[in-house]
Amino acid sequence: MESKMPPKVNKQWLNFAVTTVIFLIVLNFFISPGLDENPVMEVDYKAFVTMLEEGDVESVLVEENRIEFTALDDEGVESTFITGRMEDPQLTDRLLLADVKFEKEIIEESSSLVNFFLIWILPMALLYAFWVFMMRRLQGKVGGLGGSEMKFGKSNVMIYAASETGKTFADVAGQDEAKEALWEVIDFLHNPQKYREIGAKMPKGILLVGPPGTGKTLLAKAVAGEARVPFFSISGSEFMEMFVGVGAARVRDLFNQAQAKAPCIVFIDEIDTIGKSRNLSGITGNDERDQTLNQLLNEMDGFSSEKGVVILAATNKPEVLDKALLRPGRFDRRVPLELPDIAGRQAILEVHAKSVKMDGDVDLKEIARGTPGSSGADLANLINEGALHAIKEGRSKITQSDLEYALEIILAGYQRKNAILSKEDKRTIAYHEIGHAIVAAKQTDSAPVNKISIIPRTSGVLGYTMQSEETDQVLLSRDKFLNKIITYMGGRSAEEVILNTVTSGAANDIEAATAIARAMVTRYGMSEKFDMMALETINNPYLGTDATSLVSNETSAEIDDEVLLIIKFAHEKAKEIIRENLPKMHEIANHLLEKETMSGEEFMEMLMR
Ligand SMILES: Nc1ncnc2c1ncn2[C@@H]1O[C@H](COP(=O)(O)OP(=O)(O)OP(=O)(O)O)[C@@H](O)[C@H]1O
Ligand SMILES: [Zn+2]
Repeated sequence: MESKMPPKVNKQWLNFAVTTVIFLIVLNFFISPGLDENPVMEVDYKAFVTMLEEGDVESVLVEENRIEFTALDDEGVESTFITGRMEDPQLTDRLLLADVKFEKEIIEESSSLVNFFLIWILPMALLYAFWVFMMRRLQGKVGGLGGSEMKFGKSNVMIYAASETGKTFADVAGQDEAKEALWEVIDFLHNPQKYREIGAKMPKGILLVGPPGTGKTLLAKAVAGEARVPFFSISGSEFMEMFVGVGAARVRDLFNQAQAKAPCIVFIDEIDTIGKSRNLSGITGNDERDQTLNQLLNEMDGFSSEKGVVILAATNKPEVLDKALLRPGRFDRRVPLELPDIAGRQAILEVHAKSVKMDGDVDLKEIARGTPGSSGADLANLINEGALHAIKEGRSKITQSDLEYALEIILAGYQRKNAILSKEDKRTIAYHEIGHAIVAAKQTDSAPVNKISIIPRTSGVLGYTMQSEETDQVLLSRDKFLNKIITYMGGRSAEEVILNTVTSGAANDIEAATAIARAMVTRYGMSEKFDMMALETINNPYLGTDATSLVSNETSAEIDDEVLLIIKFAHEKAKEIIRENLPKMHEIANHLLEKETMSGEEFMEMLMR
């Protein structure tokens, strides 16, 4: 959170510092009582005995582990000395002989109750007092920490914070359609009379819909930032409490606050957790959620948008939302956010590159090309991983190699340095990956190989072959789909043809290939048998392939047959390509075994040689 009131913040920090220091001093007092004011000199036992024999010692206190005594020092001044207590049976005789005052410390068995109090109760009480004090301070001061205002509900949880977000549309790369749709809201918050005069009604609720990490939260903050209005934020899951009624109370509280601060933006993240259709919740209804949802609906009906409260909500599961939430006057507008295309990815990388130190020759377009399907959050993370790697390597700027390293982490996970693989496994993995690569390269119109690696990763990946397209793929032809499936078959095919075994290493390939083949049959009308008949419908375009079958059981079995046909065809084709390129397979796999990674250029160079 950023603040626009530095003096206030400074004062706040000063208070905090002073309180902390006082607290520490008090604590210290209890932990180490009795620091001596007089300097105490430490001497060895022999010196003690010598001083005793020479009659310099005046009085002696024998303690558990040490002996404290007063004596005249070199200048004849009386001082306090200590020495470690030795196992010395003649000590008493020596002391009597020297005729000094001496006593032994009486070790008091302090009562366990007192101990318990000192060790447990007192520190706890102090901590509690300190905590209460800080809480009071936070609540009491309007504008609390960093200029934001916190509110503590009955259960002492922070339920929402209104703050200046400090974000603007410049922080959101791409997503132009979404921005345009939201400009109207900003204009309205700036200038409500204009809308009132003409009688136009602003929508009360806008639903931001899109896959995870596409910047829904960021965009909502940017709207508040552009409109310069307070931003109230809460996540749907925070409404859900164990006790019935708490969620509803929070909704009421939130809307009271928001209306008092209007014009403002209220942002509800993960609205699907409260807004899930009441029909979908099954026989055992969820009372708490129903109450919370009803309260939300009531509140939305109860205020008019003229006041200037606009509610933005985010979800990546729009299909589960209760229809009541989507009626006119509630969340009746939907702004879709998409995963960024190649230009969008580059723009997002550029936005995040601004906040770090980049070497002049980094090529963000190259990175954008290598990250199809990545979200804005992934890309922000990529830049950060790159920065961390640069630091680790002792650089002061992020170079292309740092970004490439980060890209691998985002796609495949961290390197597993201590993974122990047998020679045999390593060889299998090398042939498997080169199998993918050669099958890909030997087909026309498939994406070029970018990188091949057989370094195990924390994600469980043992090796990978990365391909990247020059442009984003919007329309995929039947051939392109087949090419992809054949490439997936390349790994297992190499194992079969060359090593004469099959391993579990192809599990992910099998799954991915089957998903494509099934979609070709059920959704894209690419099978002879079913022509252009829709066999499946996709429930949620934002979360991959959650599909509902539209067909009878008999047809289902026929679909399976069609899918199998495609898979078998592709598998044969892949084996054929491997057989035709045996010498190259051996040559490049051996090279990879030695080097563990190779670039796309290196691979193509060896293949074409
Ligand atoms: N278009 C974008 N431009 C710049 N940065 C982006 C963009 N999209 C996402 N990001 C980065 O990703 C981070 C996460 O995005 P955000 O939390 O807004 O996504 P979200 O859609 O709300 O995700 P979720 O559904 O997981 O809550 C942002 O803080 C930002 O750093
Ligand atoms: Zn594979």
